Order: sequence, then structure tokens, then C-alpha cells
Amino acid sequence: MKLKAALVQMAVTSDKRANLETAATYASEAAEAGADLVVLPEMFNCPYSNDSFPIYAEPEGGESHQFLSKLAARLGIWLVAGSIPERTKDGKLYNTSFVFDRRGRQVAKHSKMHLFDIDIEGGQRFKESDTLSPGSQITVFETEFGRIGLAICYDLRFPELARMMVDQGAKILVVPAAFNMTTGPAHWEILFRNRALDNQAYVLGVAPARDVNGPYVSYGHSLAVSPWGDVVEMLEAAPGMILAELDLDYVDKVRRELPLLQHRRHDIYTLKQCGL
Ligand SMILES: O=C(O)CCC(=O)C(=O)O
Repeated sequence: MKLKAALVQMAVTSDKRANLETAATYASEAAEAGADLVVLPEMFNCPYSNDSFPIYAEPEGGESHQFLSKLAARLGIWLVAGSIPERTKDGKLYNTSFVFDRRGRQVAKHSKMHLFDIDIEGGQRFKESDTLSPGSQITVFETEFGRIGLAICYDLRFPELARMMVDQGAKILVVPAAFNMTTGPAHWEILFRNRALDNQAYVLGVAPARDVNGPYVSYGHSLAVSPWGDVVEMLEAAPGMILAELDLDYVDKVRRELPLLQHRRHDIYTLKQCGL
């Protein structure tokens, strides 16, 4: 079974409505080209900054959520709606990705579990935990193509999380993300290829286009990696879209021929999900 995925590397501005419209334009183009699944970047409706998150934050069911739900229904696509700052009833903020099915129903929601607090000498600094709270759910959702796992940006650096999504049946991992000009050139492609190899899964990374005048300069380089670890397609820094065909039978073939997931020594070590 095959599905067509569209990876939308859009320019993100400080105008929320304009960002939603840009996402809709790409999604319409993708649907016209036969895309089954459209993926938007991390924080696609808001500048990536701690100053902006509280201002742009919305509850589940807010303006962006309604817009995206209608968009998915109108186009008849699966929509992994990048991420937006979400405000919950208790007033906390999360970096949250909503997923809508072809009828516009929300079928999943992932809040970034690992907050991006780094301070690289002479390079990137950021402290998401100044404004955001971490999510605590591992997110896998069911489609007619099988299960898809969802993580956000820095979450990708934690191989345990990817492996747990795969243990829950995911053959595709979708990662809205926004690496920067310090860690992007150094680690972006390696990490995506690593997770694909570790788990023999398709891994999709979707970033905002680079804006050198923005508060946070995105590395871009949205990419699709195959379960064999090949980069199927990768963009550079400019706005654009990848349309990639994902072959789920190929995932099965790679896992059958090189059965590393079955070769694990569960008698020696194990990965367990903690009760909350
Ligand atoms: O892990 C990285 O290097 C970048 C992560 C990041 O930018 C994020 O989580 O938003």
C-alpha cells in the first residue's frame, strides 16, 4: 500500500491569518496533486519566540483549530497541522500538533514532550521552558494506511520515544520541526536518518522556510527518509513542498529482510512506559 505525503516548508510571518492562508494554499495544491497526507511545520502560525507564544496561543477548538479542521474536510486529506502554541484550561501553554482526518475530525494531538532548552557557546540559545510546559503522551494514530507516530522537533533526539511509537505499530514517523543554524547543519539529516534506520520506518521532517530576519532562523531542509535510511527528497532553505510517495510494503520488506526489531534482547533489556 502506498500513500502520497506532502511536506510543506512554508514561510512563517507574524500575521497568523496570513500563515493559515499560506498553509491552505499549499494544502490545496498538494490535494490537487493527489496527496493523502499533508504535514505543516512546527509553530507554523506564530513566530518562534517565547515572546510570541503567549500572544498567539489558542485553546483547542480556537481559530486555527477550526480553520485546519475545515481545511482537512474540504480537501479530504489527512492533516498533521504542524504545531501551534496551545493554551489549556489551566492556563498552561504547550507546543501542540493537532491531527485531522479526511472529514476534519481531530484524531490525535501531540504536545512536545521534550522542551528545547539549550545554550551553545557562540551559537543557538533557547529556553522553551520559560513559557511552555511539556506534554506527556506518546502519540500514534490510525489511518487507512496503518499507524503513524507523531513527535515535535527536539523530541526527535530521544530514540526511546521513536522506538516506543514503532512498538505501538508506527511505520511512518512525522516530525514537524524547526532546527536552527547551529544544530541544523550539524545534526538535522543525521538524526532523521538515524531514526529511520533505528526503526526501519519512513521519517518525515517538516520545517519552516528560512527567514534570516526572524527571531529564530530555521535551518529548513524539510526531508523524507526511507526505512533503508535513504533521503528520498530534501529541500534547501527556501519555501517549497515535497510530494513523496511512501510505500508501506517496502517498510515490511526492509523489516523482514533485516529483522533488527525482532533481534532485540528483551531478555536482557527492555523499554517501558511509566504510569503517570
Ligand atoms: O534539537 C535541536 O537541535 C533543535 C530543536 C528545536 O529547535 C526545537 O525543538 O524547537
